[in-house]
Amino acid sequence: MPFNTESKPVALKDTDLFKPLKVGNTTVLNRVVLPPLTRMRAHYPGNVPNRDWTLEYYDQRSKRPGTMLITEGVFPSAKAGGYDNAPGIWTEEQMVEWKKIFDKIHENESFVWPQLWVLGREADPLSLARDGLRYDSASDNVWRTKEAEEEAKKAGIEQHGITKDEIKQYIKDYVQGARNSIKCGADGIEIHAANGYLLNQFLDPVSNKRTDEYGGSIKNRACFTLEVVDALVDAIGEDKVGIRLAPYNTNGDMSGSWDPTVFAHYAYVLGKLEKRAQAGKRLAFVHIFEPRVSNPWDNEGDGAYNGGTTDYVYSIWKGVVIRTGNLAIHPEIAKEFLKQPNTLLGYGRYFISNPDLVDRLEKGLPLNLYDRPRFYAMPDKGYIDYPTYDEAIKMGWGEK
Ligand SMILES: C=C(C)c1ccc(C)c(O)c1
Repeated sequence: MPFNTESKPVALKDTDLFKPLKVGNTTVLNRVVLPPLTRMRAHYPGNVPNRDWTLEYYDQRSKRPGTMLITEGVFPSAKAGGYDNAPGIWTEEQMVEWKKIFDKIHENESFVWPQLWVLGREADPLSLARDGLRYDSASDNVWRTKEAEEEAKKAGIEQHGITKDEIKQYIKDYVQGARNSIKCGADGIEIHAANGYLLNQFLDPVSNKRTDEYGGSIKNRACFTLEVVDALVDAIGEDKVGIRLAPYNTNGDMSGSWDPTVFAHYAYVLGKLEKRAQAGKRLAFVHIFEPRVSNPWDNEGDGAYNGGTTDYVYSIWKGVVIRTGNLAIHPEIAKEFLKQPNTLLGYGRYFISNPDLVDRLEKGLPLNLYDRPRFYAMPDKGYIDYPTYDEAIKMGWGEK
């Protein structure tokens, strides 16, 4: 894959992107973050991180000392999952592989935060039915799409609005996942409350039709997410807990910008997180998906929502903010974001194709294009074979 020639690289070495920042118990030496990037290369059965390639993949992207990596989504339990080739962190077999990976990242003097991911109605109903697991969400049979309904019914599985006891069991799963992550050496964890997965399904009125204390109002729809936050803070400490939110997300058929009342949910959650912070329990970070990427499935530049921003986050949350969304080819926006204090920048797709992205952003070097069809495919091609800049030049990339 050649270099991206559409956007002119800009050296960011003189910006705050290369100033240290305290994040929980860590101090990053640059503010570039590898955000959660699902790659679908875990072994099935077992949801075990790929023993042949995944250590290399994270080693390559943590070489620059002091870099923060958030892992791809990991399931804290079997019922949290429903994708055969995504990894978990609930069995000994999975934890053995993660410990090797986390040790390697620390050997490179970088930091690692697994993302705890519960799919809900985003799961593959066929996998769940095969494994005798429920197809869970906030409400019974509030289907993402007609096709999803047909797919589930063909698999003979109904979509189940989880009970209050089942909510409490999921909270225990998150706690166990967090404890396992710390046991494997992680610096903390990120709660995935974005992109249409279970916690987002509770937050969003389009999927949450409950009439109990977990539905029917902004406060009630935020309750599950905040209970997970509190349980994890109790279990591993606030400085080891971060959370990802995507106010404009449409992935998983969430409201995104369709419903103007949806943003109030995020202002409410942020406000409750800030009140907890002011009471002495400040989370390590809040990670925000920018409206420039309203759906991660969209191709670069497609699907941008230009009718709003996430700047309001700073009016409410006074802690560390990670902002992710199509920044690699918009250095001018990155520089604008960096004017806000306590801000780190997540670079997703171009960190896939540039293992040495931090160096390239510092120096303003051209970026390897990425091979999108291989984002979520099994082979090692398009995973650990992207060259560093020096390797690419030796291979003749960039020559006219
Ligand atoms: C929409 C996509 C591709 C996606 C995949 C996995 C995760 C954890 C996510 O947040 C988003």
